[in-house]
Amino acid sequence: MIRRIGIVGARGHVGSELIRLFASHPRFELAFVSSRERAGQKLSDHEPDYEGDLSYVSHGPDEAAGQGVDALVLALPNGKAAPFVAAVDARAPDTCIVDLSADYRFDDGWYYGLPELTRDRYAGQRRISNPGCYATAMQLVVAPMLDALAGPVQCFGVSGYSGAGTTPSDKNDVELLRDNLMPYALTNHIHEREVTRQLGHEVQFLPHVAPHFRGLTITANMPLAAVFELDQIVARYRERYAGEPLVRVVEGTPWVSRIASRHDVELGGFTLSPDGRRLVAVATEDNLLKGAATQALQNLNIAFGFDEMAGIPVAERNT
Ligand SMILES: NC(=O)C1=CN([C@@H]2O[C@H](COP(=O)(O)OP(=O)(O)OC[C@H]3O[C@@H](n4cnc5c(N)ncnc54)[C@H](OP(=O)(O)O)[C@@H]3O)[C@@H](O)[C@H]2O)C=CC1
Ligand SMILES: CC(=O)N[C@@H](CCC(=O)OP(=O)(O)O)C(=O)O
Repeated sequence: MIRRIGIVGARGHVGSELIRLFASHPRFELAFVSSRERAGQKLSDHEPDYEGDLSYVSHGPDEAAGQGVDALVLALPNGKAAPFVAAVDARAPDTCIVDLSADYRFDDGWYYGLPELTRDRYAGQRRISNPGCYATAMQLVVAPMLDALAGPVQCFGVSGYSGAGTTPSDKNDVELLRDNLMPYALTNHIHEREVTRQLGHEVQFLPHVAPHFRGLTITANMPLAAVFELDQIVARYRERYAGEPLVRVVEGTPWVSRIASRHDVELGGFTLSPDGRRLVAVATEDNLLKGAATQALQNLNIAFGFDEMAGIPVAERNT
């Protein structure tokens, strides 16, 4: 059975990646794509991978909730989801909602969908909160060591500027970013709170934005409660993510230039201090894919009982 999807926020960086994924998905089809700025324009003029007849519409909450879709994907800036959720709750409560923003990541009434770590907790919920991009990489790199940590973890993060969305700001101003590395939100970033809450362990996050467009790097510093050897560390990561097509454990150091446009996360760069009591590990991820759209698709596949990897391009999978 084909399931129908509506996207609100379809003009954005994440919306665009979602459209590309849905355009070739075997079991989902796009029912509407909403953007105020592009209303009336043909979708195929902006997204060449899409071959259908849809044009962008501009749906407010009630219109979006009234289209009879099976799932509504919200790819709006933070703080904008609530009216859409309220309209679905009122008009079509069985519609599945996947929210890409941070708005419901701290709400226990919503399923937090980072499948490699939380799919066991999926029990048919129809309200799904998609993790933040940095938060995904931080959790995946720290999780295998959780039971061995001796104190707070520090994560140094560098993102491409697509992470800052399309609304103009210093963090996506290519002139300000030229030859630059821009630190921001150096304490209390929302992803610091998200990761600390999800892992149940303090993570301190130091975000930066850089001149490249897509892809992020997390370099995690982990104090250890016992002495470790490097081969034990690599074995831990390999065992934790065995059979996970979207997490690749490598022995070299991940480079962000190699992860752009790929659907997986790379974990590597494992380095121990000389006394074996401090581990540094590196994660790279495409913030728009595993950090957003690909993960949303994993969550929707799970919610509708499809293969979790359905529609996630095989050529770019790791086996
Ligand atoms: N960029 C990234 O790397 C990641 C982003 N996210 C999250 O995903 C969401 C989307 O991000 P991104 O695609 O980068 O954002 P963009 O700024 O690129 O796009 C935002 C979209 O929302 C629409 N929009 C803006 N304001 C409103 C409004 N008040 N009502 C309805 N539509 C509105 C815009 O279109 P129009 O103005 O035409 O309506 C546009 O389509 C955000 O919550 C972000 O935090 C999550 C992980 C990674
Ligand atoms: C470079 C940059 O600005 N990145 C964004 C993270 C993008 C993302 O995943 O954010 P949400 O939690 O809003 O979904 C930030 O630091 O807020």
